[in-house]
Amino acid sequence: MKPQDIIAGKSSLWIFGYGSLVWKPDFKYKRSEVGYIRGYKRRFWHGDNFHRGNDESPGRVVTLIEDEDATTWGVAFEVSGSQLEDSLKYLTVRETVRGGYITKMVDFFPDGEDGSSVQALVYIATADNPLYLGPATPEEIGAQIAVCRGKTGHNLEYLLRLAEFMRSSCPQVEDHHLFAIETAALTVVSYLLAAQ
Ligand SMILES: N[C@@H](CCC(=O)N[C@@H](CS)C(=O)NCC(=O)O)C(=O)O
Repeated sequence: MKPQDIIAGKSSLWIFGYGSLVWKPDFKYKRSEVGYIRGYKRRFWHGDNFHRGNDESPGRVVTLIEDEDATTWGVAFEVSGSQLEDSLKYLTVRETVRGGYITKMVDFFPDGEDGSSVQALVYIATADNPLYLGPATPEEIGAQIAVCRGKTGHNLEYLLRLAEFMRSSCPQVEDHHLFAIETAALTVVSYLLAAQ
């Protein structure tokens, strides 16, 4: 969907973040809510040759994989007025042009509400994306993250800030995939530091 199609006729829009957006939205918004979406699991299966890696050593960042039994927790940001066009213009470059993500609309369930939901825009990298890396073990993913860096910073920062968000804002959620990769990456970092 093109940004102009997304905002057509809308005075406000919710944007759901589940990766770097949860800790670094970098666009102006009216309010934010921690919550979840259903039918997707978060996986470090997308490559990144700009923000957290390069062409020779692509980093690993998250995307969403369809799984009807899964939920993914993150943060939704409501943008309104001029924030609508500004945020989408910014995210088109950050997410789509540089990250290869496409946009979809999903139902977002704010935490603690009565089970009600709102429609939210989400950026997803699909398997047909040239940057898509696909499944790997937590040890393989952790080792890749431990040594990659790109124009925005180290891939390890991307991982640790997401893990920190989940522990502080979603303590009730046990994200085995995320925390296994965090453990693996920190193990590699400790070996590298010990070998110095
Ligand atoms: N679309 C996901 C993932 C977003 C994401 O991590 N995108 C990368 C692009 S490859 C990014 O913005 N990276 C910025 C950074 O690493 O600081 C989200 O909603 O948070």
